[in-house]
Amino acid sequence: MLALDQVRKSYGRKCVLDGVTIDFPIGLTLLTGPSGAGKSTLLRLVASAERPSAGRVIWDGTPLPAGRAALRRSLGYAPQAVDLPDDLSARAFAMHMAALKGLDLAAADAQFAGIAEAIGLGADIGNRIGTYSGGMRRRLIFAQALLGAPRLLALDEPTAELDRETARLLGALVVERARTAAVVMTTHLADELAPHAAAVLRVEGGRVQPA
Ligand SMILES: Nc1ncnc2c1ncn2[C@@H]1O[C@H](COP(=O)(O)OP(=O)(O)OP(=O)(O)O)[C@@H](O)[C@H]1O
Repeated sequence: MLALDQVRKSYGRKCVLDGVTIDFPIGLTLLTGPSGAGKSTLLRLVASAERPSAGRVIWDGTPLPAGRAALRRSLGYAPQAVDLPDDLSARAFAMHMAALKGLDLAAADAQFAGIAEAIGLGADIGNRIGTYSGGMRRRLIFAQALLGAPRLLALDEPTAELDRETARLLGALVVERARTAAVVMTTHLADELAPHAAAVLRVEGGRVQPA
């Protein structure tokens, strides 16, 4: 699956991650650590949304950039912040994402409806995203990441802005997906999900270590 080998990431003179070597096997990997420690940076590297300053990101045995196309075909990514198109309905946006992923649109439409239902968004998918609350936007970003059958899920705080009950609905889907996919996630529900996790890692001081 995915591996990081001696990865360093710097922004200018600031070194955020320093010599990080980790395997992300099938199962749930939770990332914890203080604000600003580099959790989102690590998730962007996992999602190949950024390149390391040094070291290698390896997908199915092939280092990036050669392995990038294959990684992206297998990826579902829910970034922390996205500008969603306010004028589209959630359903139209999801279909746009499905088309970009090369999915069968009829199957993706049915799948999206099912995911939306499971996370309490079912009644709203025909509505314009412009009418959505922060928590609804989070759920939409989460739902599009699950479309298809991604073998790698990078989820950056999908439960932010959600009440506990709704966050648990997302957590249940994450645990289910982690049976067949490598799921790397930050969440304020980490304590609750930890019993279901293959690993809980702490990002701090440029290092990533078991929490
Ligand atoms: N594009 C960028 N340019 C410069 N610095 C950046 C950039 N992205 C992140 N950083 C810096 O890298 C550090 C790690 O940021 P990151 O967002 O990865 O932390 P985090 O652990 O996800 O924080 P939080 O829990 O608050 O979301 C911070 O000091 C941040 O300011």
